[in-house]
Amino acid sequence: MVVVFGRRRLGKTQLVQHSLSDRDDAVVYQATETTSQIQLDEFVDVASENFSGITQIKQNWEALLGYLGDQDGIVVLDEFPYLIDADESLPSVIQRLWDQRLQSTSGTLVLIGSSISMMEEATLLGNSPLYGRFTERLDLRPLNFAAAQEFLPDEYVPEERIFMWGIFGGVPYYLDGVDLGRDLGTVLTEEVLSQKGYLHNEPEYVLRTELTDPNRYFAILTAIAAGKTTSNEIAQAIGIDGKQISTYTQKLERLRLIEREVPITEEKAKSRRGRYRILDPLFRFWFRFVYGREDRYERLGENAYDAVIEPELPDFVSHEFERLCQDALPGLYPAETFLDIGRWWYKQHEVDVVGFTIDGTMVVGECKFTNAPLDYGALASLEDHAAEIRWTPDGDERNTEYALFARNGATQSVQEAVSERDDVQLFELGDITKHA
Ligand SMILES: Nc1ncnc2c1ncn2[C@@H]1O[C@H](COP(=O)(O)OP(=O)(O)OP(=O)(O)O)[C@@H](O)[C@H]1O
Repeated sequence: MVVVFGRRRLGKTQLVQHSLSDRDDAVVYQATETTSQIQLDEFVDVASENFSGITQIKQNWEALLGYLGDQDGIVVLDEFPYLIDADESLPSVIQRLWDQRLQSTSGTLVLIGSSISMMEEATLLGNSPLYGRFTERLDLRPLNFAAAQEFLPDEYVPEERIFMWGIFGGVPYYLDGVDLGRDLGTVLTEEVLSQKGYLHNEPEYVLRTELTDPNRYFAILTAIAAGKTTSNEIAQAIGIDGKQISTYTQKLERLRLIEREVPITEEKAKSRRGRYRILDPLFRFWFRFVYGREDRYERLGENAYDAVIEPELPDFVSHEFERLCQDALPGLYPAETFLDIGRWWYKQHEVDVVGFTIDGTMVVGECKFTNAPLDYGALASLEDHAAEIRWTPDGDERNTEYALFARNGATQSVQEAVSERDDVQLFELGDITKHA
């Protein structure tokens, strides 16, 4: 028994279908939102392609799944939450069937679902009927940067790759469905800003499938996208009590829509300096630029991208750029073994990239995704901030290395520092995309 879950659009169905494409002992049923009787009819219809005897079996889940298990078949119930919606006893029925009959056959049952909350309730939580029965649980996440690259046209240069990643992230449905062979302004205007666009309502659609009363969650996500990242800032921005906010943020964390980040030197559970960020770049984009602004784009028409989006885009993308630089660190410093990589902040100090290595080296990095070259001030302030980081390696002196990540190179004085000092390195976009 296998459970596959994860947010909508991550490619759960594709993954399972692909892995079973050459099997003639599989039944892949994609449930629809309808009555239990129609679902059973549809299931029998699909199953009869490989198991003709099934039409003779009594039409209830226990009998049908039991029969297929006895034939050692592979049964995939996709959109499992729709089946529970129509018949809430189904998880208990499957539990009984599994315990009494199926677990001793070679039959395989795969349950797939996008509603994280329902999948947890039905299968994963301690009090759910199917708890502890799974041999495998696949918690699908978005693709990483390297895998997402395969969706992009070969002629894309590193800068275009980072822009696309910074906006569309690693969700296959977004990367596959959008025609990326055009300039970024056209892609965003036609696919996201336009009311007819493929992704115009996407985050709203995904959120509404998970949340019954989404308004407050929308307000929280809008606040985070606008740069209100601490609990207090969010509570103030949306006008609710600071103590109430954690109920909502915890739910959003469980749904993998946001993440609470803490300075690399602190423990997540104990830190009081946590900041929230929206995990999916497209959701961040949507809550920053689209939600609640539709009228404005309607008025601006084709000029919307140039007037509103483009000037802010480097700043917007710099957020994901910093994370790519963090991910690239082990590849860029191949001689080091990193214990931890993250960001660090304290009062007015902030360092975009910090890596602690096993032999006492602290790599600190500054990321510049603006058009202007990285200047000496950036290196000097990186040195100032880094001096404030409290980290003492076990028994060793700490050694600091400075990494500069720049979209458009560096000024003369920085280049001189890079060639004269052996503790400063300058990385360009191609270096970063190669190792991220
Ligand atoms: N590995 C992949 N390579 C290329 N395209 C993919 C891949 N996985 C998914 N896709 C694309 O993403 C779309 C959505 O995938 P799929 O329906 O499998 O997602 P899902 O997680 O089951 O989502 P939902 O719960 O919304 O049905 C597919 O139609 C396809 O266009």
